[in-house]
Amino acid sequence: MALSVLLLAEVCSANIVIPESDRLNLCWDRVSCSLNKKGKSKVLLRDVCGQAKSGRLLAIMGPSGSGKTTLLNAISGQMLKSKGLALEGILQINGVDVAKLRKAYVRQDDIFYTQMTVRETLRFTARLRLPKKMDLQQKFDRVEEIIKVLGLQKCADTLVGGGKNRGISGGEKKRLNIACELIASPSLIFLDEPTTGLDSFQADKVVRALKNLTERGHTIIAVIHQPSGNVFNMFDDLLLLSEGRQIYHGEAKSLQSYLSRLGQPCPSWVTAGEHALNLISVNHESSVTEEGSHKLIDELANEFERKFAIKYRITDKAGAPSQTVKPHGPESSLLEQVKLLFARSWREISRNKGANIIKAVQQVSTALIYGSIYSFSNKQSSIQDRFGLCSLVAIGNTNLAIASTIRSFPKEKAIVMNDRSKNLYRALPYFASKVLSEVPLSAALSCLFGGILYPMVGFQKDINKFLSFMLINVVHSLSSSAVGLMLGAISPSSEVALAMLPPIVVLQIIFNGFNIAEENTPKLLAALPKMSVVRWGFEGLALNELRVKP
Ligand SMILES: Nc1ncnc2c1ncn2[C@@H]1O[C@H](COP(=O)(O)OP(=O)(O)OP(=O)(O)O)[C@@H](O)[C@H]1O
Repeated sequence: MALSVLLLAEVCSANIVIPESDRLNLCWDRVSCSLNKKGKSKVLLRDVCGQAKSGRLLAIMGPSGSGKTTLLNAISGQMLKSKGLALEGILQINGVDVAKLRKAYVRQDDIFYTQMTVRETLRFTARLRLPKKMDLQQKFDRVEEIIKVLGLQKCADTLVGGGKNRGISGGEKKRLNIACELIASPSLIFLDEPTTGLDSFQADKVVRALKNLTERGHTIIAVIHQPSGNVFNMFDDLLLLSEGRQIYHGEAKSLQSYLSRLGQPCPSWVTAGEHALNLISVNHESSVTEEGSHKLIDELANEFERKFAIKYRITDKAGAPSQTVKPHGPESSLLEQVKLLFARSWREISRNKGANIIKAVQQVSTALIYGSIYSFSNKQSSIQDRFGLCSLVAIGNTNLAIASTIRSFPKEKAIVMNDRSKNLYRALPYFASKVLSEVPLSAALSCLFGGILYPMVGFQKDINKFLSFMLINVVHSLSSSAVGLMLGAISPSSEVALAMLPPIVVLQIIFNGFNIAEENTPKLLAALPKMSVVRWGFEGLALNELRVKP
């Protein structure tokens, strides 16, 4: 109780209210979706209808696999194109041009950069999402308002964290996910399972935050799994699905009497939501129970179709649900995008102290190992050693740089794809800032390595050659990092990226210009020597060391 009063007070002090003219009612009718694969057809949704009204929280509930996410995707224009997938139906949004619609889609996964605080994450989103005409202070004020609305003040300056770094809690992550979507003040908000994985206290807080938003005029549609009694009582409207069919749609508080009227009264020890889910879940215990479940689901769905679907018929001019509404282009200029993305990427690199220390130790120890083995004299025989060491340095550089970037991109990919689906920034600024942000650390590590190795082994005592050695190492590491990023970008997961590493490095080594003559390279692989970063790094280092001024 104390918590709800507190949250309400916070919300009242914030002034994010959707103006009357921007409030939305979304209606859909006869939404059907099927999947045809290898001659087999599967119905995902059958003639689903409904409406979501402004200022109300609509929950979509149903057993696992009943079509909740498919429905949410269909009515939000987020359906991914898939071979054999057919979607039809009618979608209507009151008074607002679909193309100008301000809507948000909060995905199930809470994926963020781990080394940024909650406030930094929101400020980053605000700067990319809010209109150019707003000045920086107004954007930051909006962030502070949203932090209040979603009750994130306590963790505003805590790192989001993830993996090995403990950061904010699961519930706070969910609320941060919602907060990022709220920045642009969308009238219509879709959420896919915002409470999944949370304990009942956290789930309660998330749904209460959503409920508070509806009081400010937002229209909210959320897929919710297994709500507690408290959470269920916060829903205004409910849509129940089972096996792609609609079982109920109406006020959540009327569910109990609706089921009683159909001869399915709710026992006193369960909530109406739990009771409904029990009724419409298929009991797989035996073929008899399974048949019984299907029969009941069919009866309930037929009853709804016969008597209630008519209430949601759309006869006016309306759009099709498959219409994918393209978000507007990025609000910020290319330069601003590079600046913000560079800052985000640099924070991620520079704050990861543990990983950076390990990399520095690796560089120092490799330089010391080489330094204690090689010691160049002025004899002819040292030429072979100099070649050998240049080759080892090039291989080591490539290996380390590719290994450290190849896995980072698949991890970031989900975040970047999500950002890009909202058109927050273009791909070029992302890659440019990613590579640029690698420069300082890469340069520092290369200088550390070269600064120890060069004098220790006795490479040529010439300041220009020393500086060239360092520069070649830095450029070579950066090129190798870019190769790592490219491989990471084309890999579907970190595991695949990692599996690609050994064969790629081996090929780079074979075709480094030292191990096989270019003219003896099989014709099919003729392009590989030109693409081997090891080769170019090695050639640069060897020429620098062995070329004598005429
Ligand atoms: N693109 C697709 N290809 C193949 N099957 C699909 C596709 N999209 C959905 N399905 C299938 O359609 C059914 C409904 O999926 P959906 O994700 O909508 O269910 P859900 O109710 O959200 O499930 P859950 O609660 O488990 O997330 C499932 O059986 C799913 O496997």
